[in-house]
Amino acid sequence: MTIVDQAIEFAAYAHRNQKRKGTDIPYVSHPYAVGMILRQAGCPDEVVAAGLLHDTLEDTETTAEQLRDLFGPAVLEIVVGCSEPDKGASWEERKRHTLEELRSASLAILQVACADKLHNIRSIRRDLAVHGEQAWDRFKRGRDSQQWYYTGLVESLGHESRFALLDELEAEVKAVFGSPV
Ligand SMILES: Nc1nc2c(ncn2[C@@H]2O[C@H](COP(=O)(O)OP(=O)(O)O)[C@@H](OP(=O)(O)OP(=O)(O)O)[C@H]2O)c(=O)[nH]1
Repeated sequence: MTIVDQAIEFAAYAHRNQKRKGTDIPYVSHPYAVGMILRQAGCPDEVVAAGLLHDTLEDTETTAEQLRDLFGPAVLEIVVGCSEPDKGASWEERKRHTLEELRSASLAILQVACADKLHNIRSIRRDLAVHGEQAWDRFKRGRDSQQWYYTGLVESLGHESRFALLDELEAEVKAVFGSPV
């Protein structure tokens, strides 16, 4: 079994009781989509596995030790780099922290974070087409704050160099919010 196969099973079990926000869709559809985006972008197995596991530390009972033992330190480092550490902080503080951390992150972390946000913004675009502006209601902050966050993500993810997934994210952000403010 490769680490990608292992990560598929681990993520399915870890997220087994969770749904996507405001829907009945099993949560694991998101990490699976992130893994597929990374695979299609030609990323190596460790990065694809980290994409599949990227929300396990933040959103499930999974520990860092488990990830290190099963998937190795490189995968753990990427997952840690994609996790919000302080659950108690405000939305603004958490997102500002994410934007800051990404400014000095490794390419592997940038790729996983970018695939994550790319799948989320694609979901938002589809939901806006179906439900109109009330698609924002499920989130803790509305359109303006989300625009600030996604615009900041494109900037932070591109801190060092451009990569193909970032161009896709930028195009989606423009499609949802219009040109930069
Ligand atoms: N677009 C979308 N997002 C969903 C859905 N279900 C869950 N999410 C998660 O919701 C988060 C955005 O929701 P908010 O209310 O703004 O913020 P919060 O959960 O982080 O407090 C995203 O986190 P994030 O910080 O942007 O990324 P992540 O690193 O937590 O994945 C995303 O992971 C969904 O159906 N569509």
